[in-house]
Amino acid sequence: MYLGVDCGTQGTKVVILDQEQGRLRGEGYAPHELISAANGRREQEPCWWIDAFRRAYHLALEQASIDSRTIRAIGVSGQQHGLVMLDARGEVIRPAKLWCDTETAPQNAELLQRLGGEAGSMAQLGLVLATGYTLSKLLWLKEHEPDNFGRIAHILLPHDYLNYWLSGEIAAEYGDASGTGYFDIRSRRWAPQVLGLVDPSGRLERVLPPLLEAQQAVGRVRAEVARELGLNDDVLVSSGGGDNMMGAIGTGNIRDGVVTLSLGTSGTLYACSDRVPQQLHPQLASFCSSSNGWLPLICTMNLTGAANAVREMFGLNLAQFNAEAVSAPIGAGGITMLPFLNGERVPVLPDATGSLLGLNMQNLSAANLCRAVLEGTTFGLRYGLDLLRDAGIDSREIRLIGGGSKSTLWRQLVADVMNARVVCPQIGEAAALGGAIQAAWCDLNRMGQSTSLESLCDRFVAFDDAGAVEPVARDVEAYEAAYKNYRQHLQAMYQLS
Ligand SMILES: Nc1ncnc2c1ncn2[C@@H]1O[C@H](COP(=O)(O)OP(=O)(O)O)[C@@H](O)[C@H]1O
Ligand SMILES: O=C(CO)[C@@H](O)[C@H](O)COP(=O)(O)O
Repeated sequence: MYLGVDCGTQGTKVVILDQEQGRLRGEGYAPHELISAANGRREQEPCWWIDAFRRAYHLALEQASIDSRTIRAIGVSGQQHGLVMLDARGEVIRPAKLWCDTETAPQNAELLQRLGGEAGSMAQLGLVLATGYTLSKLLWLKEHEPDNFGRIAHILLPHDYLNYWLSGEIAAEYGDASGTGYFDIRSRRWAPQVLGLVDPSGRLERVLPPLLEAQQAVGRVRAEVARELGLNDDVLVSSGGGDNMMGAIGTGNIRDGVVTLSLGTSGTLYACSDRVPQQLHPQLASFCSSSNGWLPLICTMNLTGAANAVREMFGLNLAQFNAEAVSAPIGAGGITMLPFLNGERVPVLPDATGSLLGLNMQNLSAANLCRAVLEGTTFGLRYGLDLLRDAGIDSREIRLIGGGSKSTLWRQLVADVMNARVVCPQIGEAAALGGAIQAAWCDLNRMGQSTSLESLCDRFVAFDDAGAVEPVARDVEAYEAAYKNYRQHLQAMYQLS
């Protein structure tokens, strides 16, 4: 048995994969809180992730009804970019600033300038620094909390922190490290000179964790963890990775020519590549994958979070919200929502706020607003998909994952707005499944059974063909008109053509 863990923004999921039977035996979920402020602050206490992991683990174990000592390895996936700071005793210094923290937008702008703008950033890192990446959080800390900054002895990403709690080992791996902004995606090495732009003393270079390859293990579970979770003490903790990197594994996106779209707290779109991406649009992030390749990606910060905000404003549950949105016409009666409730990464609008446009006495209804938020957030992803398409990536079929993919309406909306066939994996928790597959990869190779990641993905990743959604020509046209309105509003308000 292999345990896959995905520490997302809204909650942690755990899956138990039965390698012999080729199926999931149990799944568990526990939510997280979020520290959020109007100035863009988005933080979480790392101990909340551990508590959620514990609860989700016990739920999964109960459902699986297995002996926990049959679990051989654990693979952890985590929300990218978050900054976890440990002191010299290995204690967490303060809450982690997250991928969606836009309070740090001024520090990102400052660092981009110090790097020499987009061209300088591309030259030093192989990607363009964006608000949300880890680097700007370090400068923010130095400026706002110098005492805490002075106490930093280790800097980790969320999944590295879970690995540390599980194994006691401090390490990072290429996939998630590539989203820090202090890592060169081409050489797969830290970029210490970039950290020097935050603190020229060279101190930050010394607090970087060592880097692992995707198939390497961080170590074994700590004795205390093994006792608490009822595990054998030789259970391996694989390198893990960022949730998008692990979502790629969990959707079989480890070969050129596959596109995955995730409707989570963030919206992401990515396609793996076995070559260093060349001359991509600056908004396409050339992250590394956790399958020893690259994973050009676009990310929008406002997705299910924005949909939940509208839903909660009307006091609706998910089923009621979906029913309202379904009852409204395509184009939401002429209402366009620019859903930048928390700034935005793609398009690059970290300081933007949300807008509702085209309201009149006839169209102002709960149903139209519910639809407008689904359309507006999906149009943001279409903006990103066009960048991927311009880079020559074939996206006639999209593998759809994330909480929003459970909505029939949203699946069809994605198919129609992107004019692509949409397929959903049979195992919906793709990032957690990716973690379990990576754990199996690492463990089977430890046992001398040379096993490729490809063969494991072929075995465990399957799609629900009966549930595939095709674009409907008439609706594609209607959404195209609504998307045109969205682009015109973007142009008028932000001069974005
Ligand atoms: N049936 C559904 N219809 C619409 N949205 C849904 C449905 N089920 C879940 N969601 C959305 O998915 C969100 C959680 O997505 P998830 O991918 O788990 O987020 P994260 O990984 O960022 O924590 C929920 O808050 C909710 O908005
Ligand atoms: O910042 C990014 C990708 O660059 C986000 O995709 C985070 O990794 C958060 O993921 P979810 O919580 O939406 O799964």
